[in-house]
Amino acid sequence: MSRATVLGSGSWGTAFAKVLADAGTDVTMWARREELAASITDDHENKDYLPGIELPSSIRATSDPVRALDGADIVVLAVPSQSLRANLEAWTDSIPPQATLLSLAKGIETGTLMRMSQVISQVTGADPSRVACLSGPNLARPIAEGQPAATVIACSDSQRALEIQKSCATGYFRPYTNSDVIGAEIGGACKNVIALACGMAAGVGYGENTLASIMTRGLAEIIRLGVALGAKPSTLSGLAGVGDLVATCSSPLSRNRTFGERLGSGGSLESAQEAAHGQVAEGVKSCTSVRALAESYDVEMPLTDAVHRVCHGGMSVPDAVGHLLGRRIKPE
Ligand SMILES: NC(=O)c1ccc[n+]([C@@H]2O[C@H](COP(=O)([O-])OP(=O)(O)OC[C@H]3O[C@@H](n4cnc5c(N)ncnc54)[C@H](O)[C@@H]3O)[C@@H](O)[C@H]2O)c1
Ligand SMILES: O=P(O)(O)OC[C@H](O)CO
Repeated sequence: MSRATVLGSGSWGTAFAKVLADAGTDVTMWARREELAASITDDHENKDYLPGIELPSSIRATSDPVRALDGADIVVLAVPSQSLRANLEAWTDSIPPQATLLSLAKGIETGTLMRMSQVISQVTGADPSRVACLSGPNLARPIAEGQPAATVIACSDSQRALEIQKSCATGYFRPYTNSDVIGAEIGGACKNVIALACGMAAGVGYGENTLASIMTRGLAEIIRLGVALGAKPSTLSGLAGVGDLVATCSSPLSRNRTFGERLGSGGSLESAQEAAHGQVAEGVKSCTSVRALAESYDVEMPLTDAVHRVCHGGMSVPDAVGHLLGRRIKPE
């Protein structure tokens, strides 16, 4: 039986810990607050992030990262992207030297413009072959409820990808392996930005034609960036690309889509942030880093640029729509 440590007890860390335990993996979770750790271990519930979901009684949780990491084969990193570096700096010395490091985070680091697997290798010194990413249409609550879904485990080392696949395959969760880490990470980070755009459009009152146009043209710009960085187009037309884009852009459960909707219906960035109650909408920060990454590769990402202008440039949603539709007309 493999042993997994899930670092981060938010919505996805908790839902994925349940998937691992349901697949027969031995799971320890780390939570920032001891009372949350105690409620996971003793009450088998994460009342703050997944209230009403019964967790397997085999899952233990602690607020001590050293205890949590002891003997781990798989270290699952389930904290928000922009906090990963600082958290990892504190954890690195306790990570077992042969463990596989699996990132669940979907973002691009601001400032460095690094993907999460790059941050992980840089901070821990782990060879990139030890670093994997999991990405796909995986909204946390429906998965915790046991609704069927599929995902992608991307790792350049196929043996490690297979080990992770085995550790989390259940009757309701179907992981596929893929060697394209760049594609999986770019798909996961960029779809959050496009989901913000879809939310903004829905908030204004636009319907399915508009949303489908944003998703499709959003995919086009994600593929342009991914290919420039070395991703395979097939990854972006798979679960970690189209699959996640459709789920996130369409679901009222998506934090990114909901955040965009609040902006589209006239809310300010501050009020949308307040309404999120500390839950992270990764696209709000990643729109800046994705846009900068695209610029540095001379890739055009007009939707990402528009989201950035609304979130950080003071542009209104109607003005951003006008700006997008006023662009030069061209072939598809
Ligand atoms: N929620 C989902 O449905 C879902 C699904 C797939 C991927 N993801 C990705 O997984 C990552 C984690 O998301 P989540 O939904 O579990 O987030 P969340 O906001 O629900 O929880 C974040 C967790 O990280 C911890 N944390 C540690 N350091 C932190 C810091 N400095 N700032 C904020 N939180 C800190 C929090 O205590 C909390 O336990 C994100 O990158 C997200 O995009 C989320
Ligand atoms: O709630 P969101 O917008 O962070 O999206 C959650 C997942 O990434 C969907 O796969």
